[in-house]
Amino acid sequence: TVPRSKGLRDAEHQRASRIPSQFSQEERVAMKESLKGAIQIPTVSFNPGEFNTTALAEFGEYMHKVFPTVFRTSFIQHEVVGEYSHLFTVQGSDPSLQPYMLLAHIDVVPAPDQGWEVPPFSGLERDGFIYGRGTLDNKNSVMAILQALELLLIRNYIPRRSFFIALGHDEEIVAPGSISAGVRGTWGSEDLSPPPGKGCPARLHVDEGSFILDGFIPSLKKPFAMVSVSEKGSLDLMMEVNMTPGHSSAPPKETSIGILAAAVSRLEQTPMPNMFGSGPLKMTLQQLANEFSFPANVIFNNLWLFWPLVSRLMERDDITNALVRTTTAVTMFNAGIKVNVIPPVAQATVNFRIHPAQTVQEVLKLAKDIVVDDRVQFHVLEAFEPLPVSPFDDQALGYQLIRQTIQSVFPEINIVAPGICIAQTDSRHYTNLTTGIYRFNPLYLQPQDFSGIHGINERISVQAFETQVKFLFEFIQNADTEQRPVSHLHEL
Ligand SMILES: CCCCCCCC/C=C\CCCCCCCC(=O)N[C@@H](CC(C)C)C(=O)O
Ligand SMILES: [Zn+2]
Ligand SMILES: [Zn+2]
Repeated sequence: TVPRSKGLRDAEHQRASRIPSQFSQEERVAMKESLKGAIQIPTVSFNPGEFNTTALAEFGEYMHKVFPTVFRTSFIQHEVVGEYSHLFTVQGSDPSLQPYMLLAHIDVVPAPDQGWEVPPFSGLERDGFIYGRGTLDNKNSVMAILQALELLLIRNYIPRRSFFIALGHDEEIVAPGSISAGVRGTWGSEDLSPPPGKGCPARLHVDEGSFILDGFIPSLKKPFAMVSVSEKGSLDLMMEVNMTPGHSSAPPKETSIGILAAAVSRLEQTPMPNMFGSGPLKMTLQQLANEFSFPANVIFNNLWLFWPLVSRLMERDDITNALVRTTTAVTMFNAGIKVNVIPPVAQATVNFRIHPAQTVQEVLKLAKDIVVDDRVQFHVLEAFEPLPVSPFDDQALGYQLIRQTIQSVFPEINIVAPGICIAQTDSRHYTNLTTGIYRFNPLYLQPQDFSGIHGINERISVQAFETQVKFLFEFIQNADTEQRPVSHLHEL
């Protein structure tokens, strides 16, 4: 017989202390109503320093109301940081185990009403879905983390491994030095070295930033779980052209608007180089190869030969294109003061998301080489290098805990693959604390759902939210292990 592997914990220990993730009908109704209530509080981040502070304060009170056990448990310390971020320190019974961190953010991007099937802050339930800004990005995680902890505490759970829950209030703001999450605020702004008494740096860290992906790659038969072990960098570049204003009845050959518009057009028409094969994507596809139908399975099992074809195919779709190159998005254009005045200044902002094989400086140089116009001034507003790749081998506790929890909560998912997050997350501020940074939201995501993130009709199914709570309920208990997990538990 196959020897019983210790796995994360021996079976006897598991049976003795494991709390089953079964919730009563009353608990299930209560958790979805709590999410609806959270969505109804418009915690919108507009620009640096421009938040809905009334809503953020209300949200803090709301958490106390819906999660009373969390707030009255003696081994849980709650701190408000930067006025509206929240840091929970959950003290485990075994101080020898390094803590971990669960990250989510309270703030959401604005949501104008137009295009929404229901008002974006109504939290209305329709056909099994809860609609609203923040249902996927990222109040679902805020509420699921606290809900799972509340349900565990009600069942007399006492953690062995300490952990932090950091709920930031300005994740959606790009601003130098902003407090992007409670832990940052508490543990110092830049060095992130915890002050005495705050325990060792976190051992692993789980944030938003990927999902169980369903339907993103043609010919991929089944959904798979992608755990983002890195994330792209970013460069927010403001381009500016200044000219002498004058009467529009005698205009120059080109105005500041025309010069800048031509420069922006050149940038849009000249994509950054395709970097397929020099980032985590190739590894993701190799792990998925046998999940594809013929002939894709032959192609992905022989990327040494077919990589030029695959790299071209990946360019066709906006999302998979974002995996093979640094993307260029012209997101703002401001110019002109009056219809009969030659515009003194034109400004355009470009949001680059940098592929892990490139650096901020390389992208900046490429952009200048594409614009090739000395009249265009370049101003870097904000820049982050692509993040290092977190370990995902059999010894990587964080990755294996996520994998193990996925396999127990989503038994139908048979592929868990490392990947890269095409967006930025607060986790980029924590590279000083740990190398084990993983981004995964335990939810199925289809392309049409992705368009709801920062878009219209953002929604989460009631079932998906309940499963997210279940995942965290299981993950927190799994994290109590003192052993390194065996990535492939032997079946008896
Ligand atoms: C090989 C398989 C295909 C992969 C498809 C990937 C589909 C997209 C999956 C995940 C994207 C993550 C989106 C959720 C996190 C977004 C967080 C966010 O909005 N961050 C802001 C932060 C900024 C500093 C304000 C951002 O703009 O990135
Ligand atoms: Zn987010
Ligand atoms: Zn977002």
